[in-house]
Amino acid sequence: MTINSNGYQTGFGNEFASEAVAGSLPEGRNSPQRVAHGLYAEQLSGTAFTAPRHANRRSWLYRIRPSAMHGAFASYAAPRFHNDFGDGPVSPDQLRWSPTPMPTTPVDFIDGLFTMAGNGSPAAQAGIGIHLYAANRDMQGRYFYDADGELLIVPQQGRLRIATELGVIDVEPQEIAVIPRGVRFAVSLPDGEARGYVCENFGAMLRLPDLGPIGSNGLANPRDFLTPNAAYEDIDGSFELVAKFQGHLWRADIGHSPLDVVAWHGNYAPYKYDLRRFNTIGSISYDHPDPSIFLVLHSPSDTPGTSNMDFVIFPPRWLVAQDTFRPPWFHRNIASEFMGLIHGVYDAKAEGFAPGGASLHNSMTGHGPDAATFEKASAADLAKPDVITGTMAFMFETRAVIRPTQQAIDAAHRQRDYQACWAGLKKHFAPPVS
Ligand SMILES: O=C(O)Cc1cc(O)ccc1O
Ligand SMILES: [Fe+2]
Repeated sequence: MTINSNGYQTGFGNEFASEAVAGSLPEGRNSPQRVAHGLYAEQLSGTAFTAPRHANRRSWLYRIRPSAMHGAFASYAAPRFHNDFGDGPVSPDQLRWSPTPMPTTPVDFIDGLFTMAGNGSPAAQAGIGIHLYAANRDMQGRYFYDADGELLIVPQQGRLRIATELGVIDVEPQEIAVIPRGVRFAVSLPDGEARGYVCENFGAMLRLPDLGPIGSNGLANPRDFLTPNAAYEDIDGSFELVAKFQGHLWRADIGHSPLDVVAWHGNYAPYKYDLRRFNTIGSISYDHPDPSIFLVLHSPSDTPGTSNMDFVIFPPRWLVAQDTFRPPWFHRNIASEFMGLIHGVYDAKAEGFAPGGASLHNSMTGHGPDAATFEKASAADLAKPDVITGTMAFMFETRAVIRPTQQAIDAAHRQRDYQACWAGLKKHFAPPVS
């Protein structure tokens, strides 16, 4: 890979503009008769042409060759990365997995994706795919795009260099990257290997939540989102373009790098965000609040207040609530919850939920603190504030049931004894004797 980062522009969903070669961006129009420096103009639309202005996303790309230039697509066998979530019975069991093992043979980011679960479908434009990646090789001479959804990438171990058509994003664990639907990119691994989580969002594009009574600042602040400046490579060769289209992978020959966008402007672009910048808000009186207070980004559904997907984090924070069981409570929710741990310990699970691992608690399935956590928190001295440090857990929460794939159920690293973590909860009931 010859392409280097060219820095970032700040803000969420702004009208950005960037050129890697001065004078490449047309002035006062998008598609002049002849673009400067012999570039081609191309529009990339992420929303319907007629979407309301506040929701309308598109960018104009000024590139060396149009994106139409590549060979015919043929099926690319990728048995582990797909959207086959099944339509048969799905168990309501609580499920948990140990960290995904690192590959023992050379595997790049695309071949390293392993589909864990999901709901909805690309065809329905609703739902999500949940994938874990474990890779130890740069994408060499090949490029990928996902026509089925935008990709929310959550690194857990190892940095990623994501070279996209619109510029280069460098991310490390505790940062996230979002690649819009259709944007072509290649991933390289500066640390030699990497592991993490991917939420493939088939629904409405991720956006920042409204803040309601919180006010005009807080949670993830827009100025902390970074979108790359234009950066391009001008190379010819025998390369491969891999596409995800309607749940399956396709490949085509391409005679040049598609990362050849010299300048672009618009509001449809990849971005990164450092989760350590999240302004965490919590209870300073009593009770543990609903986890919606930890919402970073969400994909709305057609029902107000009911998301297609919420991306929620559990960052370091102070716990000060009085006369309160401070960790997450026991609960059953209409929503379904897939959780991952980037590092540290999660405050509801004393053990078993390891960094790189995952858990799934589906709609109305009971869950909550394990027995050890319950005993400890019930006896904690509430006169003292508690500080949770050195941790970052997250949740992909969806309105629809999350269906684990057969390969996730069969995986050797699934913890078949997960439910035992609640078995030690003692019966404490002692009614007054009358
Ligand atoms: O199940 C979980 O651990 C996630 C979660 C955390 C919390 O603080 C409240 C509710 C909830 O589902
Ligand atoms: Fe939960």
